[in-house]
Amino acid sequence: MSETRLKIALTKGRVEQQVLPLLEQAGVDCDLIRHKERRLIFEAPTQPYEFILAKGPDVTTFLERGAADIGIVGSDILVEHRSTQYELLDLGVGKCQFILASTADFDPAAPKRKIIGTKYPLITKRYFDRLGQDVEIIKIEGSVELAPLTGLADAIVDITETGTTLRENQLQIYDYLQPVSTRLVVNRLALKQHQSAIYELVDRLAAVVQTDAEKEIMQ
Ligand SMILES: Nc1ncnc2c1ncn2[C@@H]1O[C@H](COP(=O)(O)OP(=O)(O)OP(=O)(O)O)[C@@H](O)[C@H]1O
Ligand SMILES: O=P(O)(O)OC[C@H]1O[C@H](OP(=O)(O)OP(=O)(O)O)[C@H](O)[C@@H]1O
Repeated sequence: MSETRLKIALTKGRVEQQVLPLLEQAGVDCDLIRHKERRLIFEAPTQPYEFILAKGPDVTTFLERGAADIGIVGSDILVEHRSTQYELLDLGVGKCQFILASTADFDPAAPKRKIIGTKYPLITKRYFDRLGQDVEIIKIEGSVELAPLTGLADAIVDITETGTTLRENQLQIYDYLQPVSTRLVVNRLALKQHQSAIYELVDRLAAVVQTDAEKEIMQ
């Protein structure tokens, strides 16, 4: 019988940087990824894993189409892209918050129809639907903070971690929507086919994931 090789789609960038130490503590050899230069696919030579490095939204596409067995991606992306994949583990990294933010003169209670800039139109729409407000949503691909500063939008829905970007651009938080963290998700068919290999990796990762309480004790 041939050995199971798990295809793992890992979000490149911030998530990759925070997840590599966890994978290493769980015994996964990440040397090739650390020295990858422009390569995007890595076969771990001594281990049954193949890593695919992709943008977060594409990680969900690889999983949905069965081109990857496991995905490592932010919960922001999973919610925004209506992912129906099975979530097995909160990796406790990539932690940030969805917020409503704007300049100091923004009035959230003003009766006019608001214009909201965001990378996350679905999450934004759901938030304002819950408030019973009809808003105009402008999709922005990055540097979302520019929107209220330039008059493109009245406010933004974005994620913040340290608050530095908001502070340095004189923006303030008007509401907190939901927390975000990096999740390990799995294609349902892959879970049926490779159950023991997937759970073996998940158990090893779960053993090195620190809870918030543990992180506080370590500080
Ligand atoms: N400030 C932040 N702090 C912590 N986690 C964040 C922060 N911003 C984003 N994330 C998490 O990291 C994921 C990817 O972020 P990253 O900034 O690497 O990629 P990106 O948003 O595609 O940006 P870029 O296009 O600049 O590469 C997000 O989906 C989210 O889960
Ligand atoms: O609260 P902070 O720690 O300052 O982090 C917040 C920033 O991080 C994210 O942007 P990212 O760095 O992904 O760049 P982007 O604007 O290109 O999306 C987010 O969109 C904020 O701009």
